[in-house]
Amino acid sequence: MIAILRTTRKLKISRTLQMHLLVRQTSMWSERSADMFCDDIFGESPAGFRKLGKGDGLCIEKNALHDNWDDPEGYYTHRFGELLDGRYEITAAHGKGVFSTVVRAKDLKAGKDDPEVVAIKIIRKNETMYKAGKQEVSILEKLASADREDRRHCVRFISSFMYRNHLCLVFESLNMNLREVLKKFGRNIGLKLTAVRAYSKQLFIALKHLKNCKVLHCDIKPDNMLVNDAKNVLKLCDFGNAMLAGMNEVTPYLVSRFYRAPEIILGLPYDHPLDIWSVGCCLYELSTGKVLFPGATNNDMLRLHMELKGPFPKKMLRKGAFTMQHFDQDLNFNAIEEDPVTKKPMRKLILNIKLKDFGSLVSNFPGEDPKMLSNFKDLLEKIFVLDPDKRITVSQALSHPFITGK
Ligand SMILES: Nc1ncnc2c1ncn2[C@@H]1O[C@H](COP(=O)(O)OP(=O)(O)OP(=O)(O)O)[C@@H](O)[C@H]1O
Repeated sequence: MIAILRTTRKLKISRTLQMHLLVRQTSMWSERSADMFCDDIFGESPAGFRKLGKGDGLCIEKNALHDNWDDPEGYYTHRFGELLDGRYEITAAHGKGVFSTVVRAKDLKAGKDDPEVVAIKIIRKNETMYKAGKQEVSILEKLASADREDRRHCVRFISSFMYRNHLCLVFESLNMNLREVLKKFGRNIGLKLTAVRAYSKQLFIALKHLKNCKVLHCDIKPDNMLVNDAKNVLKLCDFGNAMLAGMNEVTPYLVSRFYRAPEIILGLPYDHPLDIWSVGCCLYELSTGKVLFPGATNNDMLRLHMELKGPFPKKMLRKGAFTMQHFDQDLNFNAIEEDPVTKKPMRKLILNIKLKDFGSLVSNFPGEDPKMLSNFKDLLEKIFVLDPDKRITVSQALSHPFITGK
């Protein structure tokens, strides 16, 4: 265990990959944890089992005398009314992720400019997760110091502290994430385009701020977008996978699979366009209630990308560190499918990928303004460009007619 952690420290690799290695190489984790970190990180359904809703997962501790406050997976087992850091009184559960439990708390020492209600992300007790949490704090501090007026749509970070050996991150408290909004208001049909437009604009403002700060989010998905009570303000959250742009190591597991850009899967150098791709996937999902690329594996994801956009440019394939896992020497696609008899994975050469009509995917929007709809389609077409160098940039997106309404 220690040896593995030492290795990961030297490599300075992303949180996702660290978890992947950790789970593959130790037996300390349950099968379920292993599933979460492998390529099936997202499970069968987008909502998966990774997040619990408000009020779920609470453990009421009857005997306050014992000193083991963690469950077997290292999550802190909090109690309502418990006081953290001598000032934050836990009032409710907000959610639970792979890395943390998030609780709502009342700040008993709030100053006049502080929010009275906060969200506290209690990181699981584990050396790797602690280090990832520290990295998250440093990125959050960078983003917050460049946005003192809180106008850039990134969740407001307040402070951090240690409590019973758990790193705790304090944020403003928001109401719910967009996965929950979709479930509640737009299951299988999506939200109205005016709402999608308002959220898109705020998301692109957040991405612009990230770009100015040279930060890549690397885990954009509806679960990591929070809205306020009125549902009219959106903020990006969970910077646990975020990193500074530059020469980062290539890993095929960065970003939750459905939202993963093709350059990640192919093993090309990546930069800000990877977050734009994820935002595109989210905008489609918000407008239709459906996942655009629900691939079961990375190989399946590439097939779905090509069904929508046609074959990859050969130049791009030649540069990919993982291209040969999915293509043959002549750069023809090898679909990996299950052999119906042996049930083992087998390669199937696909010479002609059947193209889907993008227009028909974004067509069933009764009652929507036709101009807004055609602008929305145009924006998505410009986002879903396979070559990251040719994908729309965040500044171009902010002046796109779908966003400006002109
Ligand atoms: N500031 C907040 N206000 C309200 N709810 C929040 C807040 N921060 C997080 N949450 C809720 O808690 C969930 C988990 O938070 P977060 O994604 O930061 O944790 P994580 O452990 O890193 O999760 P993941 O499994 O996605 O990596 C969010 O999806 C959201 O529902």
